[in-house]
Amino acid sequence: MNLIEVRNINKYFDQPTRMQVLTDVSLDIEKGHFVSITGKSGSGKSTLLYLLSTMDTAFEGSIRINGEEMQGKRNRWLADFRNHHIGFVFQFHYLLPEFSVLRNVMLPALKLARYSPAEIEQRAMDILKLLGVDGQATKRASLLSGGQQQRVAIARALINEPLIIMGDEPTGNLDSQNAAIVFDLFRQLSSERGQTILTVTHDDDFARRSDKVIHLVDGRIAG
Ligand SMILES: Nc1ncnc2c1ncn2[C@@H]1O[C@H](COP(=O)(O)OP(=O)(O)OP(=O)(O)O)[C@@H](O)[C@H]1O
Repeated sequence: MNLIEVRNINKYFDQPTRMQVLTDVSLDIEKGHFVSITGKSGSGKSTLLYLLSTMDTAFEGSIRINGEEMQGKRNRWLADFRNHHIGFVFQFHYLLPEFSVLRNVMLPALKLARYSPAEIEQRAMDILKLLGVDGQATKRASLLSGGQQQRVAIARALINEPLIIMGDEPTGNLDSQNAAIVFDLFRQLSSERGQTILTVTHDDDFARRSDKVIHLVDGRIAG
């Protein structure tokens, strides 16, 4: 089953002058697949990811996620859709440094309020354990190493059990050992839990080992 179906996307930026950044992009992503978006700097990778994340609504074409058309939806509807279905991991983790690791992971779930705070805390601890950072739960986020902080950011992305985890260079700031831990975790989430992983990466090795590579050349899908 295709979880994401993109048809004939064109994307323009108007500043400083009108420029077409994505041209006639169509693609399918199956549920549970681990997909990498690759291409040279400026080829449109982040722009495409941002569109698929539903945060940028100015585009021509169609994006269907989990059977829902994103084109033309109101911002509030999209924000709700994201909170329920999409988890994000960026190159820089954007944790709240003054808050504990546990609190950082719990926050998106407290916002959604689908479970009680006690249940959310238990779930957050389970995910931190899965990522091997449960021993750091009560520490301030700023006291962890870069690799540990990135794992906490992934735990935060997982707390609402998203259908899709999206990453913009999620291993870009990590040494090879920590990058391998993150890669293995994504692999495990897709193969064992059926979560769909979509990441922009410059790392050829990372891309080669994913299920599918979407390669952009000057805003078009190559091949
Ligand atoms: N908000 C914006 N306004 C105007 N132009 C933009 C904007 N964001 C991106 N661009 C332009 O769109 C093109 C594609 O940018 P994008 O960031 O998607 O590329 P990328 O492949 O992710 O690059 P990198 O690997 O360097 O991050 C570039 O020419 C960039 O300058």
